[in-house]
Amino acid sequence: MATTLSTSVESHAENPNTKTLPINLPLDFSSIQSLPESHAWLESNKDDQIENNHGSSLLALPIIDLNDPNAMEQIGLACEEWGAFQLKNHGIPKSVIEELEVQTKRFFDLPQEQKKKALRSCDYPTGYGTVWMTPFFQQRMWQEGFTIFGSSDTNAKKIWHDDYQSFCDAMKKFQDESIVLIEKLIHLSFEYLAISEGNWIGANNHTSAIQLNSYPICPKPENAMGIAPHADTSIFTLVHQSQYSGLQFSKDGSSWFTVPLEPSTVVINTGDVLHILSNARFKSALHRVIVNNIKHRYSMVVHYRPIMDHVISPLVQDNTHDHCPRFRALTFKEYIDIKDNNFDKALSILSVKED
Ligand SMILES: O=C(O)CCC(=O)C(=O)O
Ligand SMILES: [Fe+2]
Repeated sequence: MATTLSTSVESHAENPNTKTLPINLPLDFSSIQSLPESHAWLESNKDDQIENNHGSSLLALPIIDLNDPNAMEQIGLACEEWGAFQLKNHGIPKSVIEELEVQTKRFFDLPQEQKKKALRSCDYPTGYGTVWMTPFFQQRMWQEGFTIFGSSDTNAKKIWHDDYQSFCDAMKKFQDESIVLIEKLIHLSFEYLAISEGNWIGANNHTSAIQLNSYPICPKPENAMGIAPHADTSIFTLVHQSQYSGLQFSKDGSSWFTVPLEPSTVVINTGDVLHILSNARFKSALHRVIVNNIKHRYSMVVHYRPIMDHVISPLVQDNTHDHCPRFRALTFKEYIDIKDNNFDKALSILSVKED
């Protein structure tokens, strides 16, 4: 089983600002009136914001209709340009999303004492806790999460004792529907890249994790950070944003596009593994989350990844692009270890240097 979504917490150097708050424990937001120093980011929102002129602007993240006959081409282009897109007619039933929202809110609305019964630890990396990348930053993020690898039963039982089944069912349905969708997207993107699917879709070579995120109303959002800039380790990640926008993507690391809250769409982004499989043709999408002082925001995320001993290496073999593999082959477990220790430098460590 995977450790965390990407990293373990052992390597964290102690941060003087957050000494009193264990690295895996979110702030108890219910008792906070002002932004604590530990959560104050000097430059969180100061970068350029790209206008959200979606629909007409070339700068906007594409909205793709999965029923469009040109969907394959559009998905491929979006993955090359942004590593992300919004998807409509994705096939996940509205009722599944609605129940997912109810159950997610039900969990995060609990008093922190209750949520702590399922606190994540280094040995048991599922459950309630801070976002996986917390150890890499001096400041804490304005976020609390719940991570599910496999089934949520064990953790849900710790919290609710009897009344846990509706939570587990909602998570399972969302996960199952998301996997069906993501496998369609893998099929389409491999077709775009002219990769034979036999190279990837093996019987049991993938796994998925759910990450529920809660971003409470923040007293000083301009100095807070929901989740700091990062790329996911996944092949594809699916995000449902609930109540408020806040997810942002960047092509250059300095200007950020806020993904609008579009009803009936999900956000899809590429991760490091697809970047490697595509021999760097597809981006590994750089993204972050900003917070607000208007509405409590939630997001429900599925990370679709290889299993730990699956060997990943570039699969692109077309003539229009560089034949040379840009990354060395390695198991997903080895990749996770590299990311654990090097965060945003992981891909460059794997790069095969050209002579
Ligand atoms: O909250 C979001 O919209 C995205 C969260 C995210 O990037 C993650 O969980 O990896
Ligand atoms: Fe992410």
